[in-house]
Amino acid sequence: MSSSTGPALQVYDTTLRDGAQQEGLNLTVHDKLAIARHLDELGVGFIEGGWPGANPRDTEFFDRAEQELDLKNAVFTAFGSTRRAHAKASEDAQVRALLDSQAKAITLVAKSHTGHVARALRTTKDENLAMIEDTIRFLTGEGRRVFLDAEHFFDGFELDRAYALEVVRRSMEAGAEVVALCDTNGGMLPASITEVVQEVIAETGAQLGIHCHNDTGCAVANSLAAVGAGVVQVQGTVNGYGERTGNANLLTVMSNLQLKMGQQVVEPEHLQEATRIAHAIGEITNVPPIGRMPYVGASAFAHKAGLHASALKVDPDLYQHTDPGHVGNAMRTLVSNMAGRASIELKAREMGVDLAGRPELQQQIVTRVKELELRGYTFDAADASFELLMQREMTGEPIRYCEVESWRVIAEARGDQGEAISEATVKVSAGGRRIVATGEGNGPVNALDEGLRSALAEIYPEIDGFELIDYKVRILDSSHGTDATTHVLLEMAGDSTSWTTVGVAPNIVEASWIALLEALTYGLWRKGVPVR
Ligand SMILES: CC(=O)SCCNC(=O)CCNC(=O)[C@H](O)C(C)(C)COP(=O)(O)OP(=O)(O)OC[C@H]1O[C@@H](n2cnc3c(N)ncnc32)[C@H](O)[C@@H]1OP(=O)(O)O
Ligand SMILES: CC(=O)C(=O)O
Repeated sequence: MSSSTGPALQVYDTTLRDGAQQEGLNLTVHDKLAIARHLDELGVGFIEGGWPGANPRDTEFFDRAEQELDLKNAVFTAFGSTRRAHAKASEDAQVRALLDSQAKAITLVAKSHTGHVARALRTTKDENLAMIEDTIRFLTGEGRRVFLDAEHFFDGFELDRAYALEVVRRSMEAGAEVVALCDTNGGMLPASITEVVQEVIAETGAQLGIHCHNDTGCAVANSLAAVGAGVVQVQGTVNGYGERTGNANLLTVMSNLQLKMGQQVVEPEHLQEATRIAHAIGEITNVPPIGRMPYVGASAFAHKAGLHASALKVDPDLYQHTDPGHVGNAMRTLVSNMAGRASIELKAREMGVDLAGRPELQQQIVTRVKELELRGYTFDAADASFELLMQREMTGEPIRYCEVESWRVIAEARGDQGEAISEATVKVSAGGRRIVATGEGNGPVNALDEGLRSALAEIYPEIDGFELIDYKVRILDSSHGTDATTHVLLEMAGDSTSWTTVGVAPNIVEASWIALLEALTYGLWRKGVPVR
């Protein structure tokens, strides 16, 4: 939704600038362009693209964004600092780089804390005010919209209230559209944010924004408090990426504003893209949203407790604070040792199986799940294994694409430095034949996977499309050391989806074999391949 014609409250995204300041996050120009496309689809008003002139990547980003992106909703802003002390704004290389970026809006970072003016800028309070005014006047004179990020505002306000207010006043007089008050060190709590924002508005009448960091775990709450106190712009990042503990998570802020505070900040259909976009951006940054992330996390609407499921069966509102569909997420039921009959009924329904009115079968499945979970199985993390278990209990027969006669793996390394190679022999019957096949791999699971595939490939060529994409091992009773039970989760992909199976056994290779055989079985079964 565009800022000029849009709602009174502007949504300002800084994922590509402050988000990129997160430890371990390293974005190419290509990544930044892809993220910008997603942000535009989310309907934010402003996308802060980076700091042109600070590094070649950000400079190139603005060049390419201008040529390659046709934003439907957002306006790009270029971020940078005010002119250096005792220089001319028009001759300052950083300021010129902001102009050269061609961004229609520019966000200047400026000092509003007298300690920073003296110790970081090593200049006078008057010169800092002049740096702010000159730079804003120069850029607005060049036809750019200017926002001002008042760094360390809240700490500065506490130290020298009059000076912090003067920064706001002089910025507005010079032509800044919005002065965003920054909790740069992230140390504030909501009540103080409300108080300061109200006071600044009362004293200056300025159009304010808010930019919060999450060092007290309150970045979202602080942003909402600022909105409640009257700011007109709210800044944040997707998935809360950012320096140290991150920035306010813009997706949480937007969802709360829209769904809890009655402020329509984007079109409802844009908000419905939030979950998809959180995960798509997580793929690009290689820092996926944590499962427990509000609204968009994989677990945000996942229910494990049997009591919850029994109420959810009647009405999802009984254990959900909002309809997950508003943010493009979905309710999920998790089956585990905390499940009851209702959990099974709901999970089965998710899988397209109607178990309503079959309490005995539901109970039989609950009992089986609990027995296996006691032995170390975890069905909440392995939907495919649960679905196979459910089918087995429903029909009384396991789904079997082959009869396993035996399997064996050896690992061999030659010499001190020799690379260990594993070799598996798999003996099965399928398609009316006895098949003996071998497979080699860099580890026993890889060798077993190769061996099993080569045994089944002729009878079930469909397995060629399956690929083992993740493999996790956990020792269940670590006090037993090498004697402990091993738990394996294995994820396989095919036909644009993936599925997870679980195997548990005292022997790591056996646990892996169980999970592997189930993964191939599940893949064939869900493809509708008949047993041959
Ligand atoms: C609160 C925030 O997160 S703001 C965003 C911070 N982001 C970044 O710093 C990432 C991009 N930064 C960079 O690539 C580099 O720091 C650059 C290119 C901006 C500057 O690099 P350098 O010229 O080597 O300076 P350096 O990083 O050592 O120090 C920053 C300089 O900017 C000055 N400065 C800091 N804030 C401001 C400001 N608001 N206005 C003007 N100058 C400022 C500092 O006083 C210091 O000046 P000095 O060189 O005279 O000591
Ligand atoms: C500007 C900014 O990123 C901050 O003050 O945190």
